[in-house]
Amino acid sequence: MTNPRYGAGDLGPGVESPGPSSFPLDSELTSPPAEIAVAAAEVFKERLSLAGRYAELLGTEGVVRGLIGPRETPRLWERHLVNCGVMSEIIPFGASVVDVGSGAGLPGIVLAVARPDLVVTLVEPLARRTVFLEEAVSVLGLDGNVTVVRGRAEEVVDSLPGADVVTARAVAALDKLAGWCLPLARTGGRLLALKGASAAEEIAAHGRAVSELGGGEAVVRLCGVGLIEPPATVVEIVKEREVVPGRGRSGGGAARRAGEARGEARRADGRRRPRRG
Ligand SMILES: C[S@@+](CC[C@H](N)C(=O)[O-])C[C@H]1O[C@@H](n2cnc3c(N)ncnc32)[C@H](O)[C@@H]1O
Repeated sequence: MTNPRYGAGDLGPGVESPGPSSFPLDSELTSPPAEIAVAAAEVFKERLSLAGRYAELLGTEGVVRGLIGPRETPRLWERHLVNCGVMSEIIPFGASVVDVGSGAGLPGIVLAVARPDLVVTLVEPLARRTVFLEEAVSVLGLDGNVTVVRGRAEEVVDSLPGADVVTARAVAALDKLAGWCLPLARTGGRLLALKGASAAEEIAAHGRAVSELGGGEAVVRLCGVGLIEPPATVVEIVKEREVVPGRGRSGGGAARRAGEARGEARRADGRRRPRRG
């Protein structure tokens, strides 16, 4: 698992030697399959071996703990690591990134592996997942630039500084996602939602709700063009203005619902304070 370019335990520039791990090894997962090898090398560069270690965690402990379906194992690199990693093309150097609904770390951990310049916060409400995320961050030596926060996006919004970029994959439809994610971005910051073929349809259906929530016009950005086929489809929404919940421009249906969701989260059960990992 050690990159032959670096010494034992050295995973490349910017990566501290990870601590001892109880995670099992599966060396077949540590290298990308031939058909995705060029793209993986381009995305992860000198941190390819670290990406391999993460693939291994997903394919072993991630599967055992029910965070990744066993049928995903053969396509971990293609569908998860590289498909998420190409998003880094449209994230500026040194950006703060909040990944909402990180699950097993997708795309948040992938971005932190590919881009040590990013400051990444993983927001995830389920304890089983945050335990895995914390262990993965430690094993991969990412403690310096990744923080795990347990909570729902609408619960943690008051305790996190506005991010340059908020990412999400497979978390919710665009209107709901915008209601959860835009409040986590600074004004001028962006939501990057990794979507599939539904992207254009979702934009058509939810453009008005996004606008009520302070978002600009949603646009589709293709990432990994010339590297992967098909390229990853990302919906990009710039946060144009702060919306006070319940006071959206047009009567504020979407903004009101988002505000209500935040209020409910606060009242719910004393889980309002996010738990930092
Ligand atoms: C289908 S999983 C996707 C996980 C990961 N993003 C991926 O692509 O594999 C959706 C995740 O969103 C989380 N989630 C659901 N509602 C959320 C909310 N309001 N705030 C933050 N996370 C949420 C769930 O706990 C779950 O881990």
